Amino acid sequence: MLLLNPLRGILSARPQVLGLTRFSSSFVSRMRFLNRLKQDDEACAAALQDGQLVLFHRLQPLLQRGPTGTFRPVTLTCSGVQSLLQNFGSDGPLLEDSILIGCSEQNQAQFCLDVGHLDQAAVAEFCAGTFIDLRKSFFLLPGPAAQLVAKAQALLRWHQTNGFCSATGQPTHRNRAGSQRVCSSSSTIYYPKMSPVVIVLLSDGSRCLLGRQASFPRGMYSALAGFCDMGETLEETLHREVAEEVGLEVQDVSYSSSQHWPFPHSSFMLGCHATVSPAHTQLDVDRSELEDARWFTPEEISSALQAGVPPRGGRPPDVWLPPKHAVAHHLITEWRDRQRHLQASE
Ligand SMILES: NC(=O)C1=CN([C@@H]2O[C@H](COP(=O)(O)OP(=O)(O)OC[C@H]3O[C@@H](n4cnc5c(N)ncnc54)[C@H](OP(=O)(O)O)[C@@H]3O)[C@@H](O)[C@H]2O)C=CC1
Ligand SMILES: [Mg+2]
Repeated sequence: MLLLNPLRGILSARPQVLGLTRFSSSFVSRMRFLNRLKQDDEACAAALQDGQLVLFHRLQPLLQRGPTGTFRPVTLTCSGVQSLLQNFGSDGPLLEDSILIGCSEQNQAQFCLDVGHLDQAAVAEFCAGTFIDLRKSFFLLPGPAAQLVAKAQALLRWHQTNGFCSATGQPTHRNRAGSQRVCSSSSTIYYPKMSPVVIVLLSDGSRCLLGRQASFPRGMYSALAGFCDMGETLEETLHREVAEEVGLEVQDVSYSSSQHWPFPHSSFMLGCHATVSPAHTQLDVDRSELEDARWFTPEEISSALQAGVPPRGGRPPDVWLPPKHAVAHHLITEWRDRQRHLQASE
């Protein structure tokens, strides 16, 4: 049975006073608050009572289109989720299954909860939202919301797949925040994992190198990427991946930026720029890894950036680039801007 006025009182519209010490709204106090919630189950339970919750259904986040047409995650209060669970007669995962994902600027703890045991369409209607696949959601949401939702989904997935200790086979139990799981037999502690990946935009001074895997959407080219092998440094991975994939030797390496990438399973992307000697740019592409790799001029990059991401269903342009949220996009625009600057100062 649905409540007549389902939204009343369940959407978290404004910050609430926490049942905990109130800190000033600074970055340091937020980080200390979050750290305390990870270590102190009672404090975490109290913060949940005053917290904001983002709902998922079988790992799909619940989104809502705002008045300006942009999407945002639906944020519920604790009592709102309680009434939702009661309304649906839920005997599955309860509020205590919520996982801590962050802290708002007003020091309000943020949690996520997967209600995959409830009827998806009915919950969506109750909350005036839509459950949307993470791949779609990630690119519909503005940057910070996309990263928060990706983090939440990664944590939910990790808990759903780490219910047993890989050494003893016994059940593991989570702390209240969901920042770790402990084996009930050996007390071994497990933490959520990311796989480190190095992604590099290679330049020969006037062109940059992009490649595509056969599995990429048609026409999409990206910077070269590869998982770190055990024991490798960032630089060693970068040199090895470039040698393996396109048969080149790299000279200078510089770090640019990083990101958590949720697809397919939580990679930690370390974005770099690197150069090769203009005298040694002949590619020897490993076709088992890449369908194609090519050098692109700044002009070709600028027009590919202008073309944007092709609409679904339409015929894609011959070359298009990863969308704004991807670190590959950031590396490519950084390189293009640097080339423009160099050309202007010549
Ligand atoms: N955010 C961004 O801008 C971008 C992100 N990416 C991401 O970077 C990641 C890595 O790029 P990719 O070129 O595919 O990597 P690699 O070149 O390393 O090739 C992937 C292959 O490496 C093997 N592998 C080794 N370690 C792992 C691991 N920990 N997890 C999964 N596979 C592993 C697998 O081979 P096998 O199956 O044979 O064992 C896999 O098929 C991808 O997940 C991709 O989504 C890529 C480009 C842009
Ligand atoms: Mg690769």
